[in-house]
Amino acid sequence: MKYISTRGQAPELTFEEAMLTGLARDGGLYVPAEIPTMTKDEIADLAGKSYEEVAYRVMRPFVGDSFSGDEFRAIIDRAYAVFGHDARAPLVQLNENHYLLELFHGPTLAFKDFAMQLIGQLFQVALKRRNDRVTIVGATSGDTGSAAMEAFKGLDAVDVFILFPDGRVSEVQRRQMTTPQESNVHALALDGDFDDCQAAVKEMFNDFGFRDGVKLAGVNSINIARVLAQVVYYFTSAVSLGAPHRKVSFTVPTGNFGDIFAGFIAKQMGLPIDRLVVATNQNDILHRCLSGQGYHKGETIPSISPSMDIQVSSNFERALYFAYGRDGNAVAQLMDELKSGGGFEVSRGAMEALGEQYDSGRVSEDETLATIKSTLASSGELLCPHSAVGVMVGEAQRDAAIPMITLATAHPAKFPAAVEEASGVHPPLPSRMSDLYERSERMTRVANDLGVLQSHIKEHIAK
Ligand SMILES: Cc1ncc(COP(=O)(O)O)c(C=O)c1O
Ligand SMILES: N[C@@H](CCOP(=O)(O)O)C(=O)O
Repeated sequence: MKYISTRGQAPELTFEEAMLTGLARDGGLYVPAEIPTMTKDEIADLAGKSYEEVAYRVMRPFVGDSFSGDEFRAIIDRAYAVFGHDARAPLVQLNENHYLLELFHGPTLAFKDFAMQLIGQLFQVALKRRNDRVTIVGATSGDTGSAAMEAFKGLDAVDVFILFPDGRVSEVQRRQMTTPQESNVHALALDGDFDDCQAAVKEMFNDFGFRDGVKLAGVNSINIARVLAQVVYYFTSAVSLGAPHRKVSFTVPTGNFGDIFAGFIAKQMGLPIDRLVVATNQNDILHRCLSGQGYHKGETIPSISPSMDIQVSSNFERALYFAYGRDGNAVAQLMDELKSGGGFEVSRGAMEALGEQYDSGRVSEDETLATIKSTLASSGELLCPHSAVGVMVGEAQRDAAIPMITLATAHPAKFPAAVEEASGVHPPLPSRMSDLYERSERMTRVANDLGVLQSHIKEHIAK
């Protein structure tokens, strides 16, 4: 299996190379050159299998020769052994035709653990084999950072630097990033918003002197391995509701478009997905774009679902690549317009292609609070604000005949203030984290200045 860049000007890579490379050297994102498909019988045969077995069967064609079958199986088993639920991604019913896919039973209580635990193990095996080490720099609006630190802390072949927007993540999210004491993980509180963090990471990748000097690697969803690991739970949940003999739809709380793009891949592989619905909070650039208003950056407005406070949604580039018929030049031009002018218009043909794949909806702050309250009353399920954004859109857009699965992307205990305001219930942290507020914090406040950031990283890489 080969991986190619969305901008068409970078070398083709294997799975392992693409995983260790992160951003393509032409500034684009790697995608599989061809998306493998599964037959109806192969999908039907996933029924009743463990999460680990489904992960193996779904991901194996993407991994190719990079890892042997036995090696890959062992990596998957180690990755998911740390999850706090036997099903890994249990499905619960909200009402007669609306289901919630709980993706928050991993070690940091967010869906990021599904991919991050896996790629932590994959990096470790690949780097050991190569006798190499890397510097991971990541941007987070709260959840990617803690998941990355948890997956990579203490590994001697990796230094991890996580940029998060100072004051714009929840206290639990911040403490998850600032309390690990392992010396190879570093929390950097940046004076800016998530888009500033993400732009800084991309600039570091595009500065080849720095990139090669520190052996830069990325674990944001610019890394295709992250996205592929997220394809698996679309299969486990759809099959448990009757796929491939029955269609299902998904609603996905969306920010950087990685999670919903994993759903697109699942659909291309043959999973009978009827609709993929993008749910945004008040930072609604994706909803506006998918509604035909072009892709134009606005101010990021802090919300009670802070992990989705994003304007430049990095994986949308992958969606555009497919919508423009895999035309790397067209994508490169749009990305240039985004960089120079803050936005672009999508061609009529590409809008039609996007419209065939994605629907969308937007949820206000008040609606998010009201959905937390009403869902608790009607189903007993306590939602985090991101999942509530998804549930409201999923409920509004579901079709009576086709089950709707909404992705619950984080545990309510990561956002206790908003959840308590909405429901009157204070969601407790799981017992293994109950001392989170007593642990001592370690972080560095940094200016939004590329030179300063690069110097800090170079100085703090383990020699
Ligand atoms: C809790 C939560 N929900 C939803 C999202 C949005 O996911 P994506 O960026 O893959 O669209 C994020 C951040 O990525 C998140 O942390
Ligand atoms: N919401 C994310 C933002 C980064 O997304 P990623 O999927 O590209 O890593 C977060 O919580 O950090």
